[in-house]
Amino acid sequence: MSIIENHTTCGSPLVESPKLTARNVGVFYGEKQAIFDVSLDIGSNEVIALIGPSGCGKSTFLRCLNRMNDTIDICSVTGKIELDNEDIYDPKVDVVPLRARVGMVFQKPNPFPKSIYDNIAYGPRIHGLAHSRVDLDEIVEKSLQRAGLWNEVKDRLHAPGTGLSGGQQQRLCIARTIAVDPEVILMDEPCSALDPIATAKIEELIDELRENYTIAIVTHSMQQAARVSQRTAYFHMGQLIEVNPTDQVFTTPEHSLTEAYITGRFG
Ligand SMILES: Nc1ncnc2c1ncn2[C@@H]1O[C@H](COP(=O)(O)OP(=O)(O)OP(=O)(O)O)[C@@H](O)[C@H]1O
Repeated sequence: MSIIENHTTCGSPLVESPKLTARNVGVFYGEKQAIFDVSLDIGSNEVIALIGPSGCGKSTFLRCLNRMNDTIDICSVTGKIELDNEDIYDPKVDVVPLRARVGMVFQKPNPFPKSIYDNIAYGPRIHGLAHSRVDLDEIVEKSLQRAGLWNEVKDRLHAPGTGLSGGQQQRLCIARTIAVDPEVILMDEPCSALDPIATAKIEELIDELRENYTIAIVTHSMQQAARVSQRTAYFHMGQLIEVNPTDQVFTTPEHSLTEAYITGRFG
């Protein structure tokens, strides 16, 4: 399969009232280009899955959406990305509040070496979201409730977060993201280190979170994409090949490259 020169994304990469818009985005690691001219909207309260073979640029693209790529010295981003019509790459934008508005959950659960309570309270404290201990207690409880972890940890809030199981740690990280009141949650293969039961819990949670948040999830599991997302975006060698409703992508893909991937011919 060769690279498609000047490829136009097929399907419906744009939506009517987007939360996030990416236009003609290119990403470079030094001289090497990893993302080519990607334009994609992410709608409010949708879950969009980003899929494609290893190395196709899914994580790179995801990381552009909250400027996480800024942390990689050799990485540069071209094109435009807007959150609620505001350019997130404008030099005036402070990345700290941006990353609270557009939170991220990583592949490996990465709780801070602090108590369960302090893992959640950390963000609200630095962003000044709580005016009293009562406020903070409320944020911690609400965030743990929303992440489906409250009942399991309410009696040991001062125990270390790192003492939880892998699945619980990942829900703790989701609770930590929720605690700063994000609008968008980016998830980079959030279940790849989890067993099937913990995975099922996170997937249920993603479905519930959609009510309040916009979610973009990178996943290697096509079953997971099919279960949790409403739209699926297929990437191939740094290009965005197709974006369509998830059902369609997995039953009647529009592009032959998408079809080759979902039928297991590569990747
Ligand atoms: N920090 C980095 N420095 C240099 N090149 C990088 C870096 N991160 C990613 N790349 C390159 O960018 C391209 C896209 O990588 P990326 O990790 O975004 O793909 P992916 O689709 O998420 O892959 P995977 O599914 O294996 O995680 C690859 O060629 C990769 O080698």
